[in-house]
Amino acid sequence: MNFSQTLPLNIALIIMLLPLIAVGFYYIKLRNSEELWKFALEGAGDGVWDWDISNDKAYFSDRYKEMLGFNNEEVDNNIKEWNNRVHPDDAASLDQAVSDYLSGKTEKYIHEHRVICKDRSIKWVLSRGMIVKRDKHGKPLRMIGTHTDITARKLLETRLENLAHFDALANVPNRTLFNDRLKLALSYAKREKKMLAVMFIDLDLFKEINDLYGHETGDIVLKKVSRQLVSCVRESDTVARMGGDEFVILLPIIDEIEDVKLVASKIVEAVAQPIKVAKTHLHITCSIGIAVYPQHGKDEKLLVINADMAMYQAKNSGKNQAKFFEEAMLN
Ligand SMILES: Nc1nc2c(ncn2[C@@H]2O[C@H](COP(=O)(O)OP(=O)(O)OP(=O)(O)O)[C@@H](O)[C@H]2O)c(=O)[nH]1
Repeated sequence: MNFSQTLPLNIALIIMLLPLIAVGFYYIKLRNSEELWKFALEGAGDGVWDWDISNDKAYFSDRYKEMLGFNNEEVDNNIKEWNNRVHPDDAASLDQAVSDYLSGKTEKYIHEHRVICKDRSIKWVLSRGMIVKRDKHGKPLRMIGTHTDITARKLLETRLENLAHFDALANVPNRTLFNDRLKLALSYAKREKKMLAVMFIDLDLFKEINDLYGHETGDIVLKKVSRQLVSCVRESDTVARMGGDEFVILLPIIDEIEDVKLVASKIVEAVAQPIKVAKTHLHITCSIGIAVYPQHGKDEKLLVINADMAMYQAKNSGKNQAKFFEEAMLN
């Protein structure tokens, strides 16, 4: 059916032009340039905020609220309410970034932080903003800005970081992260004149597990041993896998050598517990070498080398035991 044949021409024209007329009205409504930029920013997928600093009122765009799972009517345009949605661990650094910008200490306001959504899930946002109005003394009166959802990028970064620093099989830090943490702990121990300990752990006759039960079973044993090691130490300590059946543990602050002995015996005992894989109970033990800062080495390399050497002495003395490094081991 031909449209113009059934309707008078002027009505048909009006109907066809309706979308354009609607857009025209919309733009008249948006003639105020502020609304235009807000509209443009929203179109780019960012949430927009507009903060009246002097009376702490704030405008948050629909997209901003939607990002956090709220309807337009569900939240007030009140800066305090929105500040409460910032993850507690990021609140201080956000406050700092805003006050540094407002005081002129920094030239730009740009900050990445976590926000808590309506459903209590966490999102990462990139917040950017600028001062758009000052009083005659230069005091900031109004700031506008955007929030961009960067959760996907943050997740990817975390995953890449995990790949670079964690051992995927044992789910503990790898050699690289261990070395970083040892370096940090060592500089603290030097400054504060404290002791720290490095334990080098090697499973005894692990090759037999692989040979008798297969590599997959060997992997399960490594995972379970790793978990056992983690359970024997404090959260502030680091258990890492160096590769193969070798693990290291960093005890970053120790008061007495006796404390290290206790941890080592606990580990020897825990690893010797039977490990259940399918219906079989496997038995494995470990040998541990220990080097303590400052008496057994003053830098991170030497501490690890000496702990390794002490571990070989533990193996040579019958396995399933821990030994502290001694100078005599060098002969
Ligand atoms: N299942 C499994 N095995 C591994 C992995 N990485 C290394 N291995 C094996 O672990 C074994 C390590 O054996 P060694 O430490 O050399 O010797 P051991 O049998 O433990 O004997 P001692 O150290 O002298 O007590 C080797 O057979 C390696 O092939 C891994 O990721 N998974």
